[in-house]
Parts: sequence; C-alpha cells; structure tokens
Amino acid sequence: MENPEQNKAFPVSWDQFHRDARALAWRLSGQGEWQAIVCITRGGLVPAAIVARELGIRMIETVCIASYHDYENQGSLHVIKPIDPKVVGLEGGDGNGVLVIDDLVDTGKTARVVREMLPKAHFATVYAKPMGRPLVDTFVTEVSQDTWIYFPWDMGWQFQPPLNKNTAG
Ligand SMILES: O=P(O)(O)OC[C@H]1O[C@H](OP(=O)(O)OP(=O)(O)O)[C@H](O)[C@@H]1O
Ligand SMILES: O=c1[nH]c(=O)c2nc[nH]c2[nH]1
Ligand SMILES: [Mg+2]
Repeated sequence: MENPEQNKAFPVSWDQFHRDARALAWRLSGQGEWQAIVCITRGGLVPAAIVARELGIRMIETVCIASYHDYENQGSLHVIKPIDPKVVGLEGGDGNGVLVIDDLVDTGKTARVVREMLPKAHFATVYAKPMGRPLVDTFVTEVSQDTWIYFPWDMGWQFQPPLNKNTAG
C-alpha cells in the first residue's frame, strides 16, 4: 500500500549498497574496537556481513524485530528474538564493546527499542532519516523523511516506459 507521506523514491542497487556499507565500515574503523556485532534483522543482516568482513569481527548476534508489515506502513513492533545475555554482558555489560548495525533508521522506533537493550552500544546504520538520526552514532547518507528507500533485495528488473511515450515502438 502506498504511504502518501513517503512520496519520494531512493532506489539503491547492490553495487551502491556495497559501496555505502563499505563507507560505513571506513567511518567506524577509526572509532573503536568492537568485540561483537548485533544486527537488527532482517535489514541489518546485509550491512552487518559487509562491516564484519571489513573490520574483522567474527562474533555476530541478532536481535529479530519486525514492524513494517505492509511495506510502507509501520505496525506494532515485535521483538521476535532478544539478544543473547552473553553478548549484552561483554566488557561489563549494557552493550559496551558492541556494535549495533541496521540498514536504516526511519522514525527511530526500532533503534529506540534496541538502545534500551544495549544503552552503551555504538549504533550504526547505512541510511538515516531526520526523525531517527539522533538515535544513531554513525551513518553514511541522510535522506528526507518523505523518502522511501528501495533496497536491492526488495527489487526486480522491470520495463521502464520512455518519458515521451509517442516515440515508443
Ligand atoms: O526507524 P523505524 O521507523 O523503526 O524503521 C526502521 C526499521 O524498519 C525496517 O525494518 P522492518 O521492521 O521493516 O523489518 P525488516 O528489517 O525485516 O525489513 C528497517 O530495516 C529498520 O529496521
Ligand atoms: O525498505 C524500506 N525502506 C524505507 O525507507 C524504510 N523505512 C522504514 N522501513 C523501511 N524499509
Ligand atoms: Mg529492519
């Protein structure tokens, strides 16, 4: 279903996503040493794999959360799987030494719930919208709140009609 409040489209290819996730790893590389990544599924799985490879992190945990049930419409937030207490308790607890990764922050609702679980963790996303931006420590690209980001794993090839339809065929 179309959300009229997110009327701009920001389509991202696999190539662009890989570059942006690598750029995120570059930004993170100067900021500390992390013992573990917690990725917020499912969107965080892809950037987490790229960042983990770049930073040499091999301890990867998930927190499984779903909120957008109908594409652009956010419903109630469900924590399907919480974080392993062993990861929460690293370096004295509260998320110290933990890097949290997601594909994007939009309203900040998801990030707020995970921040409560890991208040001292470092939060990183590839993309950020203004409402969620204050909840993220590091991100790569900001898009306006009225933009919907189309990720490559949600997309497929489709014929594009020419702008001037009179010249077709
Ligand atoms: O800042 P928010 O408004 O909370 O939105 C951001 C969250 O929404 C999307 O996840 P979604 O719940 O759609 O699940 P998915 O990762 O499985 O696609 C996205 O991957 C973020 O996790
Ligand atoms: O694919 C997506 N694009 C978005 O812009 C977005 N915001 C929340 N959840 C989202 N999922
Ligand atoms: Mg998600």
